[in-house]
Amino acid sequence: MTRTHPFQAAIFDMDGVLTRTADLHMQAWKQVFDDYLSSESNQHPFSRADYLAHVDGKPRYRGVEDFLHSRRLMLPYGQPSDAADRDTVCGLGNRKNARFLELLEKKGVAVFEDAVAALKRWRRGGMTLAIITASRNGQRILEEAGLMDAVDVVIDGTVAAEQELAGKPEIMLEAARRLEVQPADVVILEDATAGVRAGREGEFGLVVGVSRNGNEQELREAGAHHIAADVYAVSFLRQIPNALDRMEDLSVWRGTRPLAVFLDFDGTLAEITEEPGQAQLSAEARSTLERFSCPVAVVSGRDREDLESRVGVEGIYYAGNHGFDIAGNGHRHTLPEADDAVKSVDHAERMARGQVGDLPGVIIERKRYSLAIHYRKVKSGDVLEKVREAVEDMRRETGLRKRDGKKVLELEPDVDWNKGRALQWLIDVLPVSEEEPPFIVYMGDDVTDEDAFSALREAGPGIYVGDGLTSSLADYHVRNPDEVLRLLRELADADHGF
Ligand SMILES: O=P(O)(O)OC[C@H]1O[C@H](O[C@H]2O[C@H](CO)[C@@H](O)[C@H](O)[C@H]2O)[C@H](O)[C@@H](O)[C@@H]1O
Repeated sequence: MTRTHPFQAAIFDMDGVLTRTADLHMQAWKQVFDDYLSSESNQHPFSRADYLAHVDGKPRYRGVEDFLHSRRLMLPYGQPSDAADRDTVCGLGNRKNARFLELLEKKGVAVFEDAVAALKRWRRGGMTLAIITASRNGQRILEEAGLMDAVDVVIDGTVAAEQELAGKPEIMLEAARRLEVQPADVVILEDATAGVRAGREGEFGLVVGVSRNGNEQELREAGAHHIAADVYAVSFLRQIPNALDRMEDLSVWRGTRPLAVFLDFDGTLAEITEEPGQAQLSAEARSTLERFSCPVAVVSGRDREDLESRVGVEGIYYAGNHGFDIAGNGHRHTLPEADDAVKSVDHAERMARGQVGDLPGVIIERKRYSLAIHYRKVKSGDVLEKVREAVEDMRRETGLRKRDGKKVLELEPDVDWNKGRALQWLIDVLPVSEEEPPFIVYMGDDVTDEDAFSALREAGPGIYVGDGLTSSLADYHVRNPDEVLRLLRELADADHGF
């Protein structure tokens, strides 16, 4: 499978994708709107949800109009030359800009390193690049961030106004025209729902929703083809085939090598649920696992005992805590360094309960060797920000390592061990001879499974559970746990054991 990127050009939205200016915009809007709303009756303060729904990614005056409209408020439009203290749409927009420039002056421009790294990698790979923004301060911000020369085309709100472009997708289409590429050959990177919608409207080849604030659901609903929390990973995107269409590749072991099936649990064997305690293995999946006569291992971030009780199949291997705790068929493995770190996990747990335990939507899951802070049910961006800050505090104070998972932040011992190392340990204890190395099929959906895909090398195929357009190191994909089950059934049918 070639790993070259299938697109010729990339267009980066600026605020929130490349530069960390979205927070400054949010603060400036909040100051201005809260001040204005305080003179109106029955109005609650401007929130992050208001910002994301009505203002983010839009030209300044349109943002004012759309937000006022959402609150059933009307102001005369006025003129772009209106003084910042005038209560007109333009006056409010100009007031916001003045606040924004003050904040910019005070705090400076920070960039997202993952996006800058992607930009550089794509450029080295021969792609052409543009940065676009509805902000009239775009050029100034990019100059301050040292990014003006990193791309071929920049279109900001000032250029857009000069060219009479009415916002996105017109700005995106103009960027593609200047890059001399067709929209179908372009990747769009956007963090705002309005930008994602515009990318789809412009019929761009791949519209990536960059979810830095846990808003992946909204971005998906707005039509994003792909969701990414890490822009650098997008530069590795490639299309991998569905394993169910390639059963002949997955049957090469028959007659020559013993089979072994390794699986992740959440999101692979079991559907993702709102709360960790709700995840279950279906009776069909359980009975299919029981049909295998070859070795089977479930490798999960969960506590091993929790995993064993949810899977409930005897005679297989269980690796819990991302591989820190393995047991099965008379074998047992834990790491002394992980045992030494239990006190640090205790400390992190106390900090987590004290700092974020009572915040709405946060679920803390204590495991023997790690601590998971779940935010799937968190609705507010501010709460999410507090969770991220608290986890960063815990990491610094305890020396534990931080991991990102699906709507979860985890802290675990900072030792050279992961699902990949666990997979290697399991391969070594499998009852097979060295002359007959097992053919391992590994299925997983999360970032932690990438260590296992990477460790597999020649041992067998990695199967990613999710979209086929992915930056996963796996060789094939299946779309969801239902397709995992279909694949397991086919493998169980073919399994003749050792
Ligand atoms: O390695 P895995 O088996 O995939 O375990 C990874 C984490 O899975 C669990 O959390 C995830 O699944 C929950 C239930 O579907 C979901 O609510 C949560 O948002 C997901 O992150 C588990 O609770 C964690 O301990 C595992 O590390």
